[in-house]
Amino acid sequence: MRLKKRPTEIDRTWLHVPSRTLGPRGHKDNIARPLRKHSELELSMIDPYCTYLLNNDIKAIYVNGTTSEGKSLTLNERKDIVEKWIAVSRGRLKIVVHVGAMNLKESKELTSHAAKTGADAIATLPTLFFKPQNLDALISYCKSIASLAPDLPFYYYHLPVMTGVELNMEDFMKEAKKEIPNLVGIKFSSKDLVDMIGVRYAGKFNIVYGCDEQLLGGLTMGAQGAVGSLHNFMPAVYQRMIGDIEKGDLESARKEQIKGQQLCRLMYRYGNLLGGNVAALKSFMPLVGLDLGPPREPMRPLTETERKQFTKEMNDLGFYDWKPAKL
Ligand SMILES: CC(=O)N[C@H](C=O)[C@@H](O)[C@H](O)[C@H](O)CO
Ligand SMILES: CC(=O)C(=O)O
Repeated sequence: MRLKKRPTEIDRTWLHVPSRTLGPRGHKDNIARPLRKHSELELSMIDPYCTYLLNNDIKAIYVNGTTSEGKSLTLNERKDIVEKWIAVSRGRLKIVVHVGAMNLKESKELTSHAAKTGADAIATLPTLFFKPQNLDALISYCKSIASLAPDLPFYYYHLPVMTGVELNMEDFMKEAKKEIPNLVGIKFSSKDLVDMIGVRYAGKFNIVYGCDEQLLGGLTMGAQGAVGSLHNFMPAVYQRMIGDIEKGDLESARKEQIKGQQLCRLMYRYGNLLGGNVAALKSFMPLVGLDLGPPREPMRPLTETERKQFTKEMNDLGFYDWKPAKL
């Protein structure tokens, strides 16, 4: 089923999950990019990937973001991926397309393409080289993109650990909303929950939280949904955690959350070896039955020796006893 693409409707019926009903409805995922061994796209892998996500009650996906290695892809590759996901998911997953690029011209092209192809929402990072030094610069940049797809909900992608853009998001959202009517929310991937709760009360914004290792904190401080790498291979853990919060059982929620933290530590360690956490994530995916291939350079895949060691460490952690996903 395809929702009418009006920002307010999407905001109400799709991602905005009232705090009492936090649950799988508010659960988003992001997408590891399927690549062949030689690092070329393998679009046919999107079919089983989509089935896997649907089987695991994922409601929406974030395409061409961090985990997708969107920044390592060409414009045409990014378009091909969007088209394929829209075709394969047939409205069963909401498709949020990240259109941030190294230049505004390409971001605009990706925005028009997403709108024309039938995406459900768009999102962008800030500029990455000539970074915005103040709110006005960021607002005017976002407006140039969002105004090209005025009927699509627009999200700002706040990821200061990667972008180095640390502006205050409460002020940004408040001011930006005056200029950008289709700004409906933010993908908040910062650990600054004080800023995030400010956003929650700055307007009717949909906040999806992106720091998987502290999603529990994010949800209790005002996020209505989750979007992050780890949902790819441990969706059930996070769904149980969300269920526990709904029931008010915080001790059980914390026990699920610590699994996320343990896995992140492993991911960071292997990520350091491989040139990025995303490379480690892609090495995890075969463990849940989905081999999405190697990362693209400058990251590298695990060697055979590393893979053995890593699999042992996952076993030692008790990963399979966690029932991480419906396999
Ligand atoms: C920088 C980065 O990749 N952030 C991801 C998304 O926002 C997260 O899902 C992290 O991978 C995760 O929280 C572990 O740090
Ligand atoms: C981490 C995340 O949500 C992304 O891939 O952009």
